[in-house]
Amino acid sequence: MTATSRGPVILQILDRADKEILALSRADAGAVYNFQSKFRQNPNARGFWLKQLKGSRLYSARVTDAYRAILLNVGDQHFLLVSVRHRSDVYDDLDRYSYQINRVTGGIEVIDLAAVGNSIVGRLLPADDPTAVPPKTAEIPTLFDSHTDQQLTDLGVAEPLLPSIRRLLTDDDLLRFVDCVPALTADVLLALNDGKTFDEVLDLVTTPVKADEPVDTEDWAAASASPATQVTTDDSALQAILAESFARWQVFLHPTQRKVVDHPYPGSARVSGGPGTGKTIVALHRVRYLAERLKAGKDKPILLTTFNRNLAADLRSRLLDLAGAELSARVDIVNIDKLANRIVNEAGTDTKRRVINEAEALKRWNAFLLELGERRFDAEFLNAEWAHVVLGQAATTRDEYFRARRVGRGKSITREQRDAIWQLTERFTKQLDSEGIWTWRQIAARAARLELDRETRILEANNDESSATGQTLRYRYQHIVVDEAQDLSPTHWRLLRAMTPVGPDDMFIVGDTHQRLYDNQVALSTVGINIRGRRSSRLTISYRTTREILKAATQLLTGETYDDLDGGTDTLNGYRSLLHGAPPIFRGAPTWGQERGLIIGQLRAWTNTSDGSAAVCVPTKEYVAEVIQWLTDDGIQAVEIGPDGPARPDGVHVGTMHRFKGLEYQRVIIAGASDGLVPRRAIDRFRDTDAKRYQQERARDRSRLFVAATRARDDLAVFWHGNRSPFISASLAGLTVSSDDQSSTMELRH
Ligand SMILES: Nc1ncnc2c1ncn2[C@@H]1O[C@H](COP(=O)(O)OP(=O)(O)OP(=O)(O)O)[C@@H](O)[C@H]1O
Repeated sequence: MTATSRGPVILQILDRADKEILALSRADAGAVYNFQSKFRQNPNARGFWLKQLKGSRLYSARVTDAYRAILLNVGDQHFLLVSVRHRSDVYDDLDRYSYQINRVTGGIEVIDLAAVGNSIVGRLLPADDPTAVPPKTAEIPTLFDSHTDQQLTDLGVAEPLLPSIRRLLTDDDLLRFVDCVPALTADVLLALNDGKTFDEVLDLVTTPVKADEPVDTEDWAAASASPATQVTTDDSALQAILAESFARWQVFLHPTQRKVVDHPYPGSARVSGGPGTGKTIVALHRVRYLAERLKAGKDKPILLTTFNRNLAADLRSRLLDLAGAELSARVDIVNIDKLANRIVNEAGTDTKRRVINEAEALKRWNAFLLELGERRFDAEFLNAEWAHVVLGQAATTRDEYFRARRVGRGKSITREQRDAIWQLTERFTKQLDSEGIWTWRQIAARAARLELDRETRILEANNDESSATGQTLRYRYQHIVVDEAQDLSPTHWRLLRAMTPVGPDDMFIVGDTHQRLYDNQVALSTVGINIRGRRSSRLTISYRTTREILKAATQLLTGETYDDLDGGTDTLNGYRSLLHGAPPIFRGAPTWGQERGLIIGQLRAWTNTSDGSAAVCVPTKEYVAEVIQWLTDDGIQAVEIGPDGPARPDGVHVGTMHRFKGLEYQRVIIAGASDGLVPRRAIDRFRDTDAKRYQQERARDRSRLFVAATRARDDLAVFWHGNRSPFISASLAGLTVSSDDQSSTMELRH
C-alpha cells in the first residue's frame, strides 16, 4: 500500500456502489459503515488486507469475511468506493474492473467487465475468464455497425466497452447491456438505436454533459471534482446511504442537473424539462445552494413557492430532508395563493372577505347575467376576460382595460364590446364587494398592487438618501425559486417580480408547459423577467418513467404546440429515459360497467397493489366515487386523493387527473379515457364559436392525460369505454381498425 498517513483520508462513494450497499443485509451494510469510518482513520490497518492490483489504481479491502470493498485511488489519500462485492466475485486480482476518465465529460467511470460480458451472452461466463466475450461472427450484422469506434467515443462511449458493443445483436442484448455500463454510454447507445443520427445524439446527449475545459485523462484529482463524477459529497451523505435514510436524488445529481444548480446567474434563470426529469429536485438543490451562501441571520431571504398547497407541503418536507432544519429555516415555503393572501392580510384592509373558488365565481357570473338579461356574452367568456385581461393585467380603470393586451384570448372584440365588458365586470365586482366575497385571482391582483406600491416606495427611498423610510423598507426576498411555473398567472408573476430586486440569482423558475393544468399563460418578458439565452436550460432524462411509458405518453401530445413561458415554443425534443419495463396497456370496453372488469382485473393481475404503490386516475369526481365503490365492493381498499393528497398512504389511491400533479406511483391505471370525457364534451361548443378557446381547452385536457400517464414508474394501463379518446392514436391503442370502425353502438355514460 502506498497510502501513508500524510493528510486526512477522503473516502467517497461513486454512483451505483450505493445500490450494491443497499442490497446488502442490515448487518453487512452496518459492516460497510464501520469499514468506512475505520478506513478513514487508517487505511493501512491490518484487518483491511488492503491489496493493490498491480500497476493499477484499484485496491480491494476486506469489509467482512464475506465482502470486499473495491476502491479506486484518485489522489494521495483520496479513495472512491466503487463497489462492495462478495469475496468470490472479486477474484483477488480485480481484473474484471476497468476504470478511466471519460475524455468527453471528464468524469470517472468504473466498469465491471464481467457483468458486461454476462449481459451480452445472457448467462454467466466461466469463472476462470470473467471478461471473456464471445468472438464476433463477421457476417452477422450488429446493432452499431454503421458507427465507427471513433464516432462512438466522440459521443462519450467508454472505450473499454467497444469490443463488447461490437457484439450486440438485438434490442434485448442492448437493454441488458445498458444496465451495467456508465450512464452516458447507455444514453448514447439507446439514442443511436432509437434511430437518432450522430449529430442529433451529439447535440442532445453528449454536448449537455461535455466538460467545459479540455479533459486531461490522467488528472485524477480534477476528474474526481468534476460534476460528471457522481460521488457523495460529505460524510453525512455517506452515513445517510448506509442508514438507508437517503433518497438517491439527495446525493447523486446528473451532470446536467448539477450544472444548472451550481451556477451563478446574472439575473433570472429558467429550467424546463418533461415529467420526471428532476425539475423539482433541481429546485430544491438550488434552494440549498442559495441558502448555503446567505449571510448569517435568522430571517428568511429565500422564497420557495409553487402552485398549490399539497405541492408546497411536499417541498417543505423534501427540503428538510435535503438541507436540514437550520438551512430550511431560512426559506419561506408557501404556495402562491397563500402568499398573496398573506400580503393582503398584512395590509389589513380586506381581512373580513370570504374567498370563493373559480367554479363558484362562474356560477355567480351566470346568475348575474341571467338577472340582467344579458345575452351578448356568456359567463365563461366574461369570467375569463375578467381573470386574464382585467385582473391579469391589473387594469383598474376603463382606460387601462382599453389599453390591455388580449394575446391568447381567442376571438377579437370591438371597442363597443370592450366598453360593455368593462361595465359588466365593474358591476360584477361591486356585487361581490357588497357581499364581502372575492376570488383568488382578485386576491393575487390586490397583493400584486400592494407589492408594486411597496417597491415604488423602496426605489424612491433609495433615490432619496435623506429619507428615513429607506432604512427600514426592504424587498421581501433576496432570491425566489418557483416550481410548477407553468400554472402561475401573469398577476402572480407581477407579485413575485415586485418582491425581489432585479439582480444576480434573483429568480429561479422551474416548470413544464406540457403539464399546464390551469388556465394561465404568460410571457415572462412582459412582467419584467428576463430568461432569454443562456439563462434557460432544459433537462431531458426522465428518472421516473420507463422508455416504454414515456414513448406512449409523449404520443398523447402529438399535434399540439406548447409555449416556453416567454412567447416562443417549447418541445420535448430529446426527452428520454434509461429505464425500461413492460409496454403500457391500452384497452377499451363497450360500456363503463364493463370497464369496471378491466380495472379490477388489472389491479388483481398486478398483485400487491394495496400498499399505496398503485393508483386509478379518472376524469371527474363522479367517476372517483364510483371507482371507490367498485373497489370496496370487490374487497380492495380504496383511498381518495383529496386536495391535500391521498387520505392515507396505503390502499389503492383514486383521484381525478387534476390531483395527480406532484404524485408518483409504481403502477397507474387511467380509466374513462373515452371520447366525450377526454377531452370534455363541454368544450365542443367552442369549436365553431371560438376556435382559439377550443384549442386551449383541448390542450389542457390533453395535458391532464399526459400528466396522469407520466405519474407511472413501472406500469401503465389506459382504459376507456365506448369510443376511445381522440388523444389515443390507433397505433397506441394497438388497433388496426380505423376510428370509423370503432363500435358506434357502444354505450357512453353521460
Ligand atoms: N439525480 C437524480 N437521481 C435519482 N433520482 C432522481 C434524480 N433526479 C430526479 N430523480 C427522481 O426522479 C423523480 C422525478 O423527479 P422530480 O419530481 O423532481 O421531476 P419533475 O421534473 O419535477 O417531474 P414533474 O414535472 O413530473 O413534476 C423523483 O422520484 C426523483 O426522486
